[in-house]
Amino acid sequence: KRPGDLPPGPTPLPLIGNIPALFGGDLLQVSRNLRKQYGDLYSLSLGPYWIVFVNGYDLLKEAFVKNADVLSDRPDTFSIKVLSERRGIVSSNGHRWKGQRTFALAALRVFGFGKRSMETKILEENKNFIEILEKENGKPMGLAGLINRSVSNVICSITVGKTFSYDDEGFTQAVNLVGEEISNPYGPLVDMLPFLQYVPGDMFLIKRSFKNKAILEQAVKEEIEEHRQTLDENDARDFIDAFLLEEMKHKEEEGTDFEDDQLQFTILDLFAAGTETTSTTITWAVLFLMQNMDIQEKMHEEIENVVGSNRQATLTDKTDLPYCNAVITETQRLGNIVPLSLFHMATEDLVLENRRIPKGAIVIPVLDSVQNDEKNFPNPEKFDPTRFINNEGKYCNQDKIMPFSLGRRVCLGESLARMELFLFLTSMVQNLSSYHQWENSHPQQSEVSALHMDRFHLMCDVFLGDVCLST
Ligand code: HEM
Repeated sequence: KRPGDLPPGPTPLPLIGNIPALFGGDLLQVSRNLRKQYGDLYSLSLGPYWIVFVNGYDLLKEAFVKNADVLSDRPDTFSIKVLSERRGIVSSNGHRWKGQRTFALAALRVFGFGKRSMETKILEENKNFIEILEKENGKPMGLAGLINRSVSNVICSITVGKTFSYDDEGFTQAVNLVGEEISNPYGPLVDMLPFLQYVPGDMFLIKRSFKNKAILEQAVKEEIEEHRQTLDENDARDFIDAFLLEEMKHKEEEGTDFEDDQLQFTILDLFAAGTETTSTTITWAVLFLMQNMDIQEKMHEEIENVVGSNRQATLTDKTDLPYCNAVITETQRLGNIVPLSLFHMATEDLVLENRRIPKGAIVIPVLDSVQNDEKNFPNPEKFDPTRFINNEGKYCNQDKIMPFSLGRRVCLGESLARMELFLFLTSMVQNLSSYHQWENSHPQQSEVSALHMDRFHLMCDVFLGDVCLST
């Protein structure tokens, strides 16, 4: 039974709680439907958890910024506790999380986060990527996989100190396995209903997850060992080296978090979070630009006027390219690749809007409610970059969306992701002046705004597989 002071929601049934509410589609659809009925704050009773959904810009700020002390932990779910062993950055809590996140941010800055040296690496990777596209000129090709590997090379250059050829088998396998895991449609379900892990067979892809985890862990272990053999105490080449040197400083300390297992999970976190998200956003942009040739031409014209065609756009051009910035922000709004962010947990009872969020509840920041807020974005399903251009032609309103979430758990890679989105997309539009529209059938708007990452991957394979690029 739902206690009267909890956020409202459908009446839980004996034994099965609110499981029937999940039959309404994927979790995003379920949340959207519940919001229509219950407003910005509602809850479901699933398995051992109360699940609380927080919607709307102001309430999200109140919950995850003002009450960050209570809402910054990750819950005790299957993926956090069993698959990720509460290690790394994404899945750890408390002292470990704070220490590891602080160390990672500092080390990543040394290796280029937010710096010109990073820009050079991205531009270099971009050049390789465009060269491949040019070689394929005029032929049908699948773009999504190529974008994925190219973006992944950027994070690899900082974490393991090298980039890989796009046909490297091990690299391609790692990128694909991470993609498979992130887009596993059953992940949130098993997290909320942990008894599903005991269902015989592999209907919920749990065995597959363990197999993928073992392959990825082995690959990272080998990288760490290779680094250890060639480590120079006076010259850290990349994130792994920096961590190994930190390990040496802490080796006498009992219970230290600076040890190989932790490093392994952090590398996997950075690899997964740094690859899939940014490349998926770039692929969304390509899709939107294919559907809106006028917008593509406008973006191209702006780049031509400001940058010309003899050099790549750089970050110093950013303020002079308001329309390009607007296209990217609108892509993040409508592409909306992490609509329910990641799960948080209430570490204490907390009162929001006069309702109690109980200690131990899973709390979901519904970023989708901000990205699709009709008050700020009329006709939210329409791709319209001018939402982010003011009367003077300047870029504006970018703070009205929060694709990187908010509060203490805000995306650690935001600065890198923003650099990559700008440099990749301006370079693609500059060099490949026309993405032909997919001619066989125009995607329905409702399909385009299907925000679920998993469905999105399928769509890309279909759409981009049939596209010809021409210079
Ligand atoms: C367009 C690209 C990206 C988007 C939209 C995005 C979005 C997000 C979101 C929504 C979260 C969850 C925040 C929360 O718990 O409320 C997150 C966490 C995280 N992101 Fe990103 N991200 C992107 C790129 C990156 C990149 C390039 C990196 C690489 C370094 C990265 C690393 C992380 C990490 C490590 C976390 C976990 C933070 C923590 O738990 O403290 N992300 N991201």
